[in-house]
Amino acid sequence: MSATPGTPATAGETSATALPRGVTLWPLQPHRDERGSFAELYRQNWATGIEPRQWGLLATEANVLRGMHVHPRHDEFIAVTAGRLFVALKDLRPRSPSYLQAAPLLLTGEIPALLTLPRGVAHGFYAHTSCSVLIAATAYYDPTDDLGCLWSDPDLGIDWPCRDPQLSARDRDAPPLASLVAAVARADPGLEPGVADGR
Ligand SMILES: Cc1cn([C@H]2C[C@H](O)[C@@H](COP(=O)(O)OP(=O)(O)O[C@H]3O[C@@H](C)C(=O)[C@@H](O)[C@H]3O)O2)c(=O)[nH]c1=O
Repeated sequence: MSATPGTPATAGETSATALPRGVTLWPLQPHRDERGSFAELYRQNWATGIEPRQWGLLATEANVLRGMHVHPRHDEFIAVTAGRLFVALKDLRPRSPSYLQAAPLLLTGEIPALLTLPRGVAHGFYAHTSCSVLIAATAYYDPTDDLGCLWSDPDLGIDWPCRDPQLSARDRDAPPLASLVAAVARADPGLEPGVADGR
C-alpha cells in the first residue's frame, strides 16, 4: 500500500512510508472470536531492539496534543489500545541517515501495532478522539531525559491535523526546534540499540 508524502500512514500501510531510521511499526495479530480479541503485545525474542524496564498507561482526551518530546537516553515503544492517535516524528540524531526527516503516522486501537521510538527521535501525540496508549520505556522515568520543542514550529515540517489543541503549560511554553536540535546534538544519542553506528 502506498502513502503520499505528508499523509499519515496508518498501522496497516507502513511499508511504503519513509520512517526515520530505527523507527519500526510492528503489526500485532489480534485473535478474534465472539468474545472479542487477544493480541500479544510483547515477546522478548521479537527483534524490536527494545527491552522495557518501565510500562506506562497514557489516557488522553480528544484534542489533546503532547509534545514534541525527545529522550536522548532511552528508547520507547507505544501501542494505541483505543482511539485514534496522530503521531508526529522528527529525527534529531545528527549521525542518523534520516537526520531531520519528519514523518506523520496514524495509530488506532482497531489496527493494533507496536511503534518503536528510538532515543533521539522526537515525537508528539495528537488525540483525534480520547485515546488509551501503552508506553514501554528502556529506563525508569527521569524528567531530565524528556526535552521538548514547540509543536507548531514550522521547521518541524509537520502538517498537524489540528489548529488549537489542548496543551500542558510546559508544551505551550516550549522552545523552538532550533534549541532542541542543539540540545540533542550535545547529548549525542547515537543510533538505536541493535543498529551499528560505527561506535
Ligand atoms: C512520562 C512519565 C510521567 N510521569 C508523571 C509526571 C507528571 O506528573 C505526569 C505527566 O507527565 P508529563 O506532563 O511529562 O506527560 P506528557 O506531557 O504526556 O509527556 C509524555 O509525552 C509523550 C509524547 C512521551 O513521549 C512521553 O515519554 C512523555 O514525554 O506523569 C511519571 O510518573 N512517569 C513517567 O514515565
